[in-house]
Amino acid sequence: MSSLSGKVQTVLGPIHPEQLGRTLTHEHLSMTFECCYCPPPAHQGTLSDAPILMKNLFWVKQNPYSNKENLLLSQEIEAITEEIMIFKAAGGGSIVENTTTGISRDIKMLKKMAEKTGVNIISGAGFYVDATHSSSTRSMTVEQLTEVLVNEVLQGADGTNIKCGIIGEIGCSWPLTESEKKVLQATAEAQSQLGCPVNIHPGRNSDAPFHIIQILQEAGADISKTVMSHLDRTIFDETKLLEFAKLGSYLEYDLFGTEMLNYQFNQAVDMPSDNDRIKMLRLLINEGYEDRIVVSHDIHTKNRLLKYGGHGYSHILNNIVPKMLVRGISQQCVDKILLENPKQWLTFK
Ligand SMILES: CC(=O)NCCS(=O)(=O)O
Repeated sequence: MSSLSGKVQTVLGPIHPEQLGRTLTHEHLSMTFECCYCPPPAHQGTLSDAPILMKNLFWVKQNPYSNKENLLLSQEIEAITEEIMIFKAAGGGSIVENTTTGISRDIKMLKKMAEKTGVNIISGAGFYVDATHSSSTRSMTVEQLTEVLVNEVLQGADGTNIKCGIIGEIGCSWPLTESEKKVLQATAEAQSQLGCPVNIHPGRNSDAPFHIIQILQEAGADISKTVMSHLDRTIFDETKLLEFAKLGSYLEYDLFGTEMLNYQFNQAVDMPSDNDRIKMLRLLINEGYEDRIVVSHDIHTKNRLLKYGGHGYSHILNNIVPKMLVRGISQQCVDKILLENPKQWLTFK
């Protein structure tokens, strides 16, 4: 048990869990995503270097990873700070910022944003997918990786004394690479030492979340304090989803606001709509998993900001919650998803 037991660790220091309020469990407030650039088809090539304008905004929305400027969320600090205030005005209290090493975590900036807005920000420790691992990360042993993770939570990240409050999002590809497997094992070990919350980004295959849970379990992780992210683009079959739910992790639907024809990272996938996501939430609730659901937008490109005609960080509170109520999800259940479940997850054991 660590000194953080019973507390939530924000970038401004530990807080009592009751101070969290409505919480988005998977967002990015400053990051870069050049690692995932997808070249556009040859006849649309010029659009990759174009500034984002009204006349190409629909194209950017459909091809978010093909416009280079769109991948630089870190350029939008002022707009994002304003949009956090809009989230606050809509009733939001806390944001978990899942940017890890490899996609330009800026923990000093997160601290400034928390100070300026009064919204609690919880920063993530660890490493994104293998494609962003440095050669030094790849050469580390599980013990060395564990030490990095523990230090980011207990001492501070990126040469600062600003501390992370979760481990994640831990990036996994499909198939999982050796380096990613070591990071998962280190995550389990660090979690056993710290009693901390964990968030996993699974590879894009419906078997990936199962495989990851098995590795974490074998390495001694507490699955009940682990969030499996991006289920909306990963498990589509209802029977398989319920099979996964039995494993006991938190089930995160975190791409609210993302509606597109082609999912650029996996053409085999039809990206669900927000209504489809709500249907999946209802299924899980009806099957008794309301204590395990968390939701977010995972904003990681510019086009999803209000500034660029996107939905912003307040979409769930302003638009999704009312639709959940219309579709028969009770207010009590909505409160579990936005208040109680994040609180339970984020509190150190
Ligand atoms: C930042 C990040 O990893 N977002 C997830 C994008 S994905 O399309 O759901 O993999």
